[in-house]
Amino acid sequence: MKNRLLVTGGAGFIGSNFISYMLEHTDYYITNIDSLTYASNRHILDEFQPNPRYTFMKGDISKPEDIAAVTKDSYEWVINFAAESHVDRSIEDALPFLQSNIMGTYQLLEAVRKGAISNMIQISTDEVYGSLAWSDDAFTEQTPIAPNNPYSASKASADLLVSSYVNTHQAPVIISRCSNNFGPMQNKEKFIPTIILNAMKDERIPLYGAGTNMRDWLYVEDHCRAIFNIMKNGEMGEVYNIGGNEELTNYDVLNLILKKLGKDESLIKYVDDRKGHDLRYAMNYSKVLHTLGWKPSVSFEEGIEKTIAWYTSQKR
Ligand SMILES: NC(=O)c1ccc[n+]([C@@H]2O[C@H](COP(=O)([O-])OP(=O)(O)OC[C@H]3O[C@@H](n4cnc5c(N)ncnc54)[C@H](O)[C@@H]3O)[C@@H](O)[C@H]2O)c1
Ligand SMILES: Cc1cn([C@H]2C[C@H](O)[C@@H](COP(=O)(O)OP(=O)(O)O[C@H]3O[C@H](C)C(=O)[C@H](O)[C@H]3O)O2)c(=O)[nH]c1=O
Repeated sequence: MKNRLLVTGGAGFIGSNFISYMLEHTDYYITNIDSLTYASNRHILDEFQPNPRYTFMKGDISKPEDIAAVTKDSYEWVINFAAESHVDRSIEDALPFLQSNIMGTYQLLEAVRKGAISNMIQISTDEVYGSLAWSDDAFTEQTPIAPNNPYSASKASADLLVSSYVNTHQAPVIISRCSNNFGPMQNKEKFIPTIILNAMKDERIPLYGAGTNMRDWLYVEDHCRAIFNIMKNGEMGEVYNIGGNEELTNYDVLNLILKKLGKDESLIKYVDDRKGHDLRYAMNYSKVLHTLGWKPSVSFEEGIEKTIAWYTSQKR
């Protein structure tokens, strides 16, 4: 049981980067449970498979029978990445978000409560805090939860369920809330892959509204390192904000990537705004800085260069 790690959603963007990180930097035995939705990277599973410390199970975390099957083994940790993650899809159809993000978290909490899993990290998001005005201070762990779209409402619901299990059952669970990630293996529906992949083909890139919405970007490997720091030194029942200290407007992100690719602004296509589009996210991560000694190590520009190199290598 000790040294056994259950990763949910490990075929997705952040989960697959986390498995790579943990196989390289630790000696954990890792089981990956993933239902292999459209968002999964099947080729990465073939890359992990030869590693004797890695096991894959196709399964849906919201199904009790799949959780029962995977918890025939016991685990020191579960890190719950599995989720429907794309805001635009949640606006079209919220139901899969409620099923995977809320019911899936519930099933894992039950497995923790029953003792099959000793510790859990719930991978949450800065979106649960809602949106900031230009003059607001960055979100802290004390900022009230105020989600604005069905995706963030489902993640906030899961967080509240976690807090209720911590309070009621003293469940050993930590919540980490991170800002926008970018890097290798992100699904092409998200903004940064859309920019890179469209620009590489000289196709127009949709920019929602005026392009002035702002996000705080973090290179995915830094997020993985933050989660490992939380596993090592985090306190049960606590919430930890993780951020990149790289607040940029969507226009600035697009413009920087176009420049890196040697393309011009004629590729930008202003389109209708996202419904209920959150204006700005920014994370105050002083708690992880001061209690765990974590801070971002990859600048936005450096991370974008690595990300472009990865997408370019995939196209060959
Ligand atoms: N991408 C970001 O910028 C970001 C930022 C902060 C937090 N998060 C959170 O991090 C986690 C991972 O995000 P991502 O961007 O890697 O997502 P993703 O959409 O790339 O991957 C999600 C993975 O989960 C799997 N999955 C979905 N529902 C499942 C279910 N019911 N059972 C088993 N597997 C299921 C999918 O097949 C996929 O492989 C999510 O919980 C998300 O809310 C993401
Ligand atoms: C896809 C797309 C997006 N955008 C805008 C919309 C946002 O203001 C910004 C980033 O959009 P994206 O969908 O990549 O990410 P967010 O909606 O901020 O959400 C992401 O970051 C949080 C933290 C999570 O928790 C989500 O899981 C993750 O998907 O670019 C465009 O202008 N054009 C486009 O084609």
